Amino acid sequence: MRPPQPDARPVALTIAGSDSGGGAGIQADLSTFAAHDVFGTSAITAVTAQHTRGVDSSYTLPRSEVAAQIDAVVGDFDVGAAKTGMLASADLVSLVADRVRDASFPVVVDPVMVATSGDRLLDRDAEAAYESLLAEATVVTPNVDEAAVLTDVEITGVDRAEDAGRRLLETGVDAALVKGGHVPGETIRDVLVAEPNAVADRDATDATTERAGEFVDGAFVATFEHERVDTEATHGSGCTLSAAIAARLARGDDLVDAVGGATDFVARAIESHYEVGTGPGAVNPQADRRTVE
Ligand SMILES: Cc1ncc(COP(=O)(O)O)c(N)n1
Repeated sequence: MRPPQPDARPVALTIAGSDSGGGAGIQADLSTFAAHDVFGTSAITAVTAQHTRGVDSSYTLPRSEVAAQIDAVVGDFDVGAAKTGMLASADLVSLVADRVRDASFPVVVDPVMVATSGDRLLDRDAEAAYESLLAEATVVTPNVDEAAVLTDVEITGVDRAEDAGRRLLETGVDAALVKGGHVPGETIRDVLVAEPNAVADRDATDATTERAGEFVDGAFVATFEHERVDTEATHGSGCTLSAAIAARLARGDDLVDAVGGATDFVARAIESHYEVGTGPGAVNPQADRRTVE
């Protein structure tokens, strides 16, 4: 066997569901990895029959097949970072927790529960299983509804988002990004709360640092703000965000730059959304690409 190439491009792994409609899931993740010039690998957890209006049906793959895909990738590639998306069942959540335990690469967990369309993508009894996965993860990226399920903190503003982030740290995850897209308002605020050792290289007191945050009561807290784009075409935004964080971590960004850069990337993906299908459309992870002549 040829040894891994030392100058090879970074590799990222997505463990997520397939969206036949192409806007979210594995399809959005691989597009996002490619946009970051990161080689994308995948372990598919479920196959959804989906379009821009919703999910018609979903088939969860057997645990052994998901395990085989993860093992095939991790056993061959020098994985620089992984992300998880739709994990469908408690069984798959615990499988993934097992497989990433003591992983040598960072793991981004997007706790996908309900699609933008309102369709459930995770069995209800799987919500509790997330605790075991969070204990192994680098950063978890819930929207406010998912954060409420995972912590019992109802989110009404930035302070509550920070509270929920702090609660999430108690599970053992290194950092939590509580996304503000579902909170009404002109400005979207995504709040990162991290264990100090997860941002050890960062001098938070240096206000000239581009992504400055603050150490408050034993945690690093940073808020990323974007003007809301007036569109319903946000299908795929959460998948794109967590994939962009993983891609940036695989490229060697520190956690705060990876998260901050990924929130900017998603803002551009929403700005240049696709109006496809008869529903609200989808984000465009290729927003930065020049148009092919
Ligand atoms: C396979 C799969 N994974 C994730 C999502 C969530 O994406 P969204 O919340 O944008 O609908 C989805 N709809 N389908």
